[in-house]
Formats: sequence, structure tokens, C-alpha cells
Amino acid sequence: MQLKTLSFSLSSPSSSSFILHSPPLSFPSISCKFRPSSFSSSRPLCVSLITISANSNDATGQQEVPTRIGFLGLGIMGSPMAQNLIKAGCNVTIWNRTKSKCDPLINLGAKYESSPMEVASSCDVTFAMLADPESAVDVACGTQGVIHGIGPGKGYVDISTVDGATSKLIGGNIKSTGALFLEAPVSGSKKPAEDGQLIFLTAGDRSLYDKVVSFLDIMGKSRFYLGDVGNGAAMKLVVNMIMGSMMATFSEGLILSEKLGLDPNVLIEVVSQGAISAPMFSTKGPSMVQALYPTAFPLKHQQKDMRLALGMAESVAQPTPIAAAANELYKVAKSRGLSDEDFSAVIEALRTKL
Ligand SMILES: NC(=O)C1=CN([C@@H]2O[C@H](COP(=O)(O)OP(=O)(O)OC[C@H]3O[C@@H](n4cnc5c(N)ncnc54)[C@H](OP(=O)(O)O)[C@@H]3O)[C@@H](O)[C@H]2O)C=CC1
Ligand SMILES: O=CC(=O)O
Repeated sequence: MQLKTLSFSLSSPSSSSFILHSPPLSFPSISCKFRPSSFSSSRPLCVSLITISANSNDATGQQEVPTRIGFLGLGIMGSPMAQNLIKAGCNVTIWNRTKSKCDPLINLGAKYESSPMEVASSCDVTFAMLADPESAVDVACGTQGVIHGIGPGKGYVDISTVDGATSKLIGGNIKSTGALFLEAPVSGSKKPAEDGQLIFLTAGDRSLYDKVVSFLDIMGKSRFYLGDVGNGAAMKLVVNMIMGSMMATFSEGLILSEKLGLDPNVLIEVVSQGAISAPMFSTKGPSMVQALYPTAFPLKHQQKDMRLALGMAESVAQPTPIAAAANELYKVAKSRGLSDEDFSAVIEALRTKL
């Protein structure tokens, strides 16, 4: 049997979003994803036949396709990502430090294991979406960590936003077991995670990347393979350093317009029509004006990314004064108890005199 991964474009728009799927991504299976928003931009409709490929990596000319998928870390991002895998028919086993967050996914058909080690042991490929470098290292390398359950023939894909050194540490430990490692942080927030519209920034074992592309395509709209471990982390931190600085300067503009007696909602409209238009401004601006910060990207994570980006810049002696100033604002916002609000709450650090 010679089947390949297929993708083709649909030109006709559809009024609703849905996913068709075969039984779990066992062998063979079909996963079709319809994204109406993408039809207008002629984005390919992803149709994957996961089975035997001519571009195979093993000695028999056949590529082994992971069938049992692990997912560790079911926070704002991990939950919808794992949910999309389950809804696409994947055989998913989950773990989260706070077990109650597993329940909705178990109700959707996920299996549960009581430690990262057990998930890695029972799965072909395990994804992890954790808060920060400390939790990413703990889940991968701690006493009940992934390294105690993983081994040859398996793979670990860390989607958490961490620095390159942390990613290399985790990757080194995973590879010492004989397993493969891919870092794959994502750009895109809660809504893109729910809609399967994330952007994957991957680096590490190319053969693992090739094995998991079908799963990345269920969770995301695009993917970049950037070479050696550390490059995905670095790209993600540069992107988020820009985003954090943009949000800080946007906050200054909103506050200044208010102080000048201008309507900040009109400012948002003006900005949205010009060269500095950005989806982030139009989606978050109106709620910022109302001092509402429904959490999509927690402020504490944005500050973590600023801190890690500044460290990365320092390591190559690159001045980043704008990001350094913005980081101070996020630190002030954290000290005012805004860590778990959306990062747009950074505007609160400007509302009164510093
Ligand atoms: N939200 C966003 O818009 C985006 C976030 N990211 C990045 O993705 C990652 C996850 O973000 P998000 O889902 O928003 O964050 P959340 O804070 O919602 O979730 C964090 C996850 O990490 C787990 N965790 C935290 N500390 C530990 C620990 N010590 N041991 C084990 N597990 C732990 C949490 O478990 P528990 O439930 O028990 O607390 C939870 O599952 C972060 O690195 C973030 O920077 C990337 C792109 C977008
Ligand atoms: O990391 C956050 C994002 O929106 O991307």
C-alpha cells in the first residue's frame, strides 16, 4: 500500500467550522479539517492520510506513525490543543498537575495517567505545554518525569515557551534515553489554540518533526522548522519581546489620549486603519478602555518572556532598551497583583503615578 500525506485547496466558503475524522489516528486514518476563515485566503484544507510514505525514515522504507499521543499540561493553551487532537480522532493520554483540569478531556475520550513518566511510557509521542522553564524541566526531568518513561522509538515535543538553555537541557536529557526531541513553542493565544490556528516554531530532531506534522497541523495553521534546538525558543522569545513592547507602548497611547481628553476608542479606530494596525490592538483595546482584562495570555507569562528575551539579548551583547523599559512595567503590574490577568493589564501600571 502506498499512501501519502495529501493536502489540497477548497475554494468554496463554508458557513460553519467543523472537523471530520476517522476512528483514532491508528493505521490507516483520515483527518480532514475545514477552516472557513482560511478558504477566503486560499489556505490549504488539510487532509492527511497517515500511513505509509515514500519519504520514509526507517530501513524498510516505511515511516512509523505515532498512534498514541501524550499531552502534559492542560492550562489555557494545553487544554484546547489537546481537545483538538481528541476531536480529530487521536488516541490521547493526558496528565496535569491539577487533576481536575483533566476531567473535561476525559469526558471527551482522553485516557488519564497519574504522572508524566507514565504518560511517556504509554505513548509514542508526548507533547508538553507548561508554564515556564522550571515547570518544563520538572515535568521532563523530575522524579516522576518524562525521562523515566521515555526511550528509543519514542518522541518528546515541548511546546512550552522557555529559553534556549532550558530547551537544550531538556533535549539533552530526553535524548540520553534514546528518544527523539523537538522544541515547538507556539505563537498565537487562547483563541488560535481553540481554533487550531497556532504557529509552530520548531527545532530539533527533523525525523520527529516529520513524524508529528499531522498533529501540528491539527493544532496549528502553520509551522516552521528552524534547525538546532534553541532556535525555536529564540524565535519565540524575539516575537514575544516585540509583542510585550508593543502592548506597553499601546497602553501608554491609550492612557495619554484619555489624559488629553481624547476618546481612546477613537484612537483604537484610527490605529486600526493605519500602518501600525495590529489585530492585538483591535481585539484587546476596547476591553482595556473598560479596564477589563479577560485572561488569554497571563501577564506573568509575558513578563517571563520579557525576562528571558532580555537575558538572551544580553548573552549576545545586544542592547534592547525598549524591551527593558517595557519589562519594568510588567514587573510593576505583577507587584500590583495582576499576574493572572491578561497581559493587557500592563496598562494598569500606568494609570497612577509610578
Ligand atoms: N496563553 C497564551 O496566550 C500563550 C501561552 N504560551 C506559553 O505556553 C505556556 C503555557 O501557557 P498557558 O497555557 O497560557 O499557561 P497556564 O498558566 O494556563 O498553564 C500552565 C500549565 O503549566 C502547569 N504547571 C505550572 N507549574 C507547574 C509545575 N511546577 N509542575 C507541573 N505543571 C506545572 C499548570 O498546571 P496546573 O493546572 O496544575 O496549574 C498548567 O497546566 C507558557 O510557557 C506560555 O508562555 C504560548 C503562546 C500563547
Ligand atoms: O505567547 C503568546 C502569544 O500570543 O503568542
